[in-house]
Amino acid sequence: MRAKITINSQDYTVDFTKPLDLSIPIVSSAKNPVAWYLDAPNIEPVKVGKWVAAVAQGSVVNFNNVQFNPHAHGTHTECAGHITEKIYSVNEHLKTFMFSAEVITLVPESYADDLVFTKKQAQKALGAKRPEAIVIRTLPNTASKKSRNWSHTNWPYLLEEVAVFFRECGIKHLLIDLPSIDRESDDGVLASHNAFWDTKGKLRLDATITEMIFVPHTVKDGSYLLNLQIASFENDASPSKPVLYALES
Ligand SMILES: N[C@@H](CC(=O)c1ccccc1NC=O)C(=O)O
Repeated sequence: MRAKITINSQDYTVDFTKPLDLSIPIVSSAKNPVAWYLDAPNIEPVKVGKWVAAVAQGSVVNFNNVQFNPHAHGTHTECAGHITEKIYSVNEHLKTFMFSAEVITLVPESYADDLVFTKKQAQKALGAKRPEAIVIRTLPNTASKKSRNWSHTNWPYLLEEVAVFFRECGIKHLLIDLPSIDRESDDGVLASHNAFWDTKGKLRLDATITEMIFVPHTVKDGSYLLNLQIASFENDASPSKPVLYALES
């Protein structure tokens, strides 16, 4: 299926048979990525007495319980409710699902004992583009991102000035291939989350942050159509499935 779409008065064609899936699948093993000091997610058959809900074990159906944490176990999308006292649900606040998006690649820079991304880098990568969503691929971009135990790794993070810059550019949806846009351990400051959602100004309830994506090398930097889908959890965050489509002009 192909569609003709118009973004900011520019006409493009999109081929829906060529999705570029940025989500990391959730698997029930230590091969699943994990952050925030949790154990692996668990997917296992319901057991009641001698009944094990697996066809391979005599049941007529496979019927699994799934235990996971959206923030810790893979690709997830969160709204401001992640850091506000009042509970806001991402399912209540993400109501449209197609966005103009720009994929950029950033190389972290040394900053004291940390690795960070700066406003200068973000400005250079974004140029004059003003998309609704920014998709950040960080280097190195090894497949280990799909199975890594991130706990205690002090991953690279966005300086607050980057989150302010994206907010001021009008970007509503920020996607990144790390467990958080903020420092792993920051005494609860979450400077970039607070800046992007503007918690000290006018709370941006329609803005989302998606973490733990994986952007394959084959997806080149540039402009795309983004389909950002979540599972309908009434929660601050939900597992999500961001999918890009090339824009053919
Ligand atoms: N950086 C925060 C911790 C933090 O962000 C966090 C801690 C536990 C579970 C999830 C967290 N953040 C993101 O989902 C801190 O050091 O207090």
